Amino acid sequence: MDFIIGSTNSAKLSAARRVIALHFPQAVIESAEVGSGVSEQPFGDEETRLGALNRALRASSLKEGAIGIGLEGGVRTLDGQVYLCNWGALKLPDGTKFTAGGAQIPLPPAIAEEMLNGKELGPVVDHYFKMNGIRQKEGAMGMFTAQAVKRDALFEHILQLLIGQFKYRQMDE
Ligand SMILES: O=P(O)(O)OP(=O)(O)OP(=O)(O)OC[C@H]1O[C@@H](n2cnc3c(O)ncnc32)[C@H](O)[C@@H]1O
Ligand SMILES: [Mg+2]
Repeated sequence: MDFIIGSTNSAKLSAARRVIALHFPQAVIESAEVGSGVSEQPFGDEETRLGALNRALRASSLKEGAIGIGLEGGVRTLDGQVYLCNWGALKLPDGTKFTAGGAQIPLPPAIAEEMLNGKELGPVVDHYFKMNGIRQKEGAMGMFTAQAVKRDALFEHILQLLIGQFKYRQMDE
């Protein structure tokens, strides 16, 4: 089994590698920078999910027979608040697609305002905490949960949901 993850972000890659290796110890796992085909800062579940799907499709098309994985982070509004949202997609060589959403928390008002003004979350969070490259490490989720749930753990859960759906389908075959 050959997996290609459509990103070079270390939080995404470490999560994907751990979960795939757990379920498929023989799997070959590669990664590639592929475009998401959506805005740099996706807004809303639909756009964020589409970014994940586009990445999975593009990753799987890089090699004959490869399974593509796409992970995408975004924000969405709900009841007047701006929430972190994350989506994942898995595309099989036969064209089957699986999708899964991650856990969501509201962002503090100061961050929410920046997002509503069209800013990108990565730099906004780095500036807020006076740090660099938070998106590659604990992410906004880690920072705003006192490190209780870091960005890789969030993506690990999404990967479990994707691989779990894939395995459930295999049980049927
Ligand atoms: O290299 P890629 O795979 O593109 O990884 P990324 O960190 O840019 O992540 P996304 O493109 O999936 O996220 C879209 C935008 O949202 C930001 N973002 C999403 N989740 C975040 C988080 O938990 N912490 C910081 N920034 C986040 C990120 O910086 C991007 O500007
Ligand atoms: Mg990005």
